[in-house]
Amino acid sequence: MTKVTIIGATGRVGQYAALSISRIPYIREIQLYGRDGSQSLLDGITRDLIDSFAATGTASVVRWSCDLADMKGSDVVIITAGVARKPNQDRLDLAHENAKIVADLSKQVQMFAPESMIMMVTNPVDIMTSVALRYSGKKPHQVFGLGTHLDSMRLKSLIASFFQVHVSEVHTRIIGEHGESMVPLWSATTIGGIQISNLPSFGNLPIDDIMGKVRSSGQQIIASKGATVWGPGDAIATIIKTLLGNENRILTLSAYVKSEVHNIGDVCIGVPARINKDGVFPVSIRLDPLEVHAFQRSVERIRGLTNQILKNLEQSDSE
Ligand SMILES: NC(=O)c1ccc[n+]([C@@H]2O[C@H](COP(=O)([O-])OP(=O)(O)OC[C@H]3O[C@@H](n4cnc5c(N)ncnc54)[C@H](O)[C@@H]3O)[C@@H](O)[C@H]2O)c1
Ligand SMILES: O=C(O)C[C@H](O)C(=O)O
Repeated sequence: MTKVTIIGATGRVGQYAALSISRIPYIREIQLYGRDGSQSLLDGITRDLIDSFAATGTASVVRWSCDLADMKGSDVVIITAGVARKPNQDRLDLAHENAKIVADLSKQVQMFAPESMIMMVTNPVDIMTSVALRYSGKKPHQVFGLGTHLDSMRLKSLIASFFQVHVSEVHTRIIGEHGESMVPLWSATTIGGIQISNLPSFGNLPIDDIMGKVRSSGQQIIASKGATVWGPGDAIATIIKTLLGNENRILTLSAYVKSEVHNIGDVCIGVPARINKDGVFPVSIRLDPLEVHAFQRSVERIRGLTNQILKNLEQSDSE
């Protein structure tokens, strides 16, 4: 029996993630959690999902609850709860408010679902992954965040469009912060298995323009439609499928990195990680010197901000 709980299920990303996850054949139970007062909305979301299951022949069972104890027995608890940014806000502006929400929820996940893994979606996702790791007391491979997986997918799509190839022909990754200091790995980018810099048209690729689009993608979508929903929702489902299907794929997630990337780390940040039923395990990699430098800057920025947020939480815990 494979059970996934979504905390934040009445939100935009939580709702769509539930639908997308329900399409994974071996997911048997989806538990939707919403705060007290959201009973009617949760009931409506559940009924709508059941209609969708009937239309598609999906076998999953979906339940809702306002009692966190009902996450008991979950294999993974996905946290999408918290505030989302408004146009012209940075994801980091949400850190203080969301850290309190995530710290409290993470303690409860450990209380009610001690065996489960935690997948963090709430922004700023790298910092929230560290908060969840600290406050749940789980092991590093059991707590991970959506990280730069979505950014990597955005880059993949733009490269595929430039070279006019199917997205499946493009392999690429972005590591580091899910935010301004993200680092594209051109050294790890291939098209049809060929290193991108070995393609004659690589010289024409408008790298700055493309990376500008990737960095501002979330902001642009929020400004025009209020929230990013389908991109993150399907990215969440890909990761859940990889994890619970024991696929051993290597995706770029926010995970606690110790020293796997050029001895840089001691923080949760986007890195390539092997994903299987036991959890998420960063892989040891070697990068180009410029990429190492950029990753180091990104790690230092996120480590500094993470430590500040953890210190603030400790202070409010002791008050
Ligand atoms: N990492 C990513 O790539 C990514 C992508 C999209 C959204 N996000 C983040 O996910 C979060 C949710 O985004 P959204 O658009 O669904 O927002 P939303 O406002 O639509 O939903 C927020 C959800 O959080 C719940 N919530 C708020 N405060 C809570 C609390 N104190 N306790 C429990 N639940 C609480 C709400 O009830 C609601 O269900 C935001 O932080 C957003 O930035 C991250
Ligand atoms: O940009 C946001 O605030 C939402 C999310 O992190 C995204 O990149 O889509």
